[in-house]
Amino acid sequence: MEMVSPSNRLELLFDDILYVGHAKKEHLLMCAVFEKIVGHSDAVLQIGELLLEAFQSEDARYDFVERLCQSLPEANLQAVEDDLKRLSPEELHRFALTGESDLPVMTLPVPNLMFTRDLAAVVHDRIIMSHAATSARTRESIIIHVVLHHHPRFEDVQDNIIKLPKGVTFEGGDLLVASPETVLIGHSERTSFGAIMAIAHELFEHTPVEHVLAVDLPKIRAMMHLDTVFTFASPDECVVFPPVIENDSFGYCVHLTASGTEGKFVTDMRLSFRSALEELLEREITFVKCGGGERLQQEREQWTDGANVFTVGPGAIIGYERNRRTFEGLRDRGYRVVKAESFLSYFEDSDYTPGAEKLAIQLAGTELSRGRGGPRCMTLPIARTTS
Ligand SMILES: NC(=[NH2+])NCCC[C@H](N)C(=O)O
Repeated sequence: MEMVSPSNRLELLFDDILYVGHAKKEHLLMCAVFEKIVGHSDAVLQIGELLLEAFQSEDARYDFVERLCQSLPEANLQAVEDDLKRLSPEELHRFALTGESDLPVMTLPVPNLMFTRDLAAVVHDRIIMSHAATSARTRESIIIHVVLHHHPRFEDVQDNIIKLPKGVTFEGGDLLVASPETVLIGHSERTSFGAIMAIAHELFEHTPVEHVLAVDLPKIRAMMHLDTVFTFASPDECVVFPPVIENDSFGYCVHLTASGTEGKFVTDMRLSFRSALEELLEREITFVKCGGGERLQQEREQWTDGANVFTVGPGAIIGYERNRRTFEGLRDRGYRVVKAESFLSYFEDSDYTPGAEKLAIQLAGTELSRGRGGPRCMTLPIARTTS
């Protein structure tokens, strides 16, 4: 992230230059909250470390270099393909993350790797790998490929990895698991309709998922994924950006179900996302408004990821503190609002019991929030249990 500059920031999908030291501290604080809530120190894995561990295998390094050379032919990395293959695990790791090495070739860094959510999506026992929509994030799709295929931790899931067909694009921030049978996918700036169909096909075939709701989003940067305008706080509460999510109109929400005939879906055009969701989940859902009741504040808080909360455990969600009105809405729903630091010091000498009360944890995140991603974007749950 230290390599994002005023001249390359747009290409790297950053609106601003972050104060990296502070961003790191904020990230560490967020991870400490996750560990406390989950209750063990192995709860949080760091993608950079997983990659370095995977690179201990020569096969992994070769696979990475070959895919990299094929995926970005314009970078002309083929010229140094053999040299790249000879780099040590540490040197290749540095090159993978920063684009720098001692070789006479340079490529862009991958500062968006902190938004691990977009690298893949886990639904039941399947892992859908991303097909990044932009060249700034293409290398991240290769990184997750290498980690999943070569890291010993993922040895047992090889047959469960879903690879999407060529030509479609998909980023994990667009997929939300609403229930064991229902998955929501944004048709966004980053995820193509072809990807939604391919994912629906795979899920219907291999998992208990029976319904996919495709949600059409404005194809704009501020709402690049579904989780920028809609996230679950609990099974019956969501934080939503009303102008987009409560905009009932024709073609905005398409319900896909399997037809029983290979290659065919039953589609059902829904005018209201809320009613489609409530019908599928068989319960009423409360929509907590990101930014409160006023349009201007809704837009301001959506821009700083007010609608992007992450549910760490039953009843415990985390979001950026600056989205004050969003937190007020959560307080009205019975959440106790507490700062991340206070949460950690309160539970310093005792265990946290999930579900004892509804907690909305505030992460200052003044630097992180300038990267256009919130706590949900910065996580990638790799296993789920239903409660
Ligand atoms: N799941 C998300 N909403 N991710 C946010 C990603 C932000 C990142 N800067 C990008 O533009 O790609």
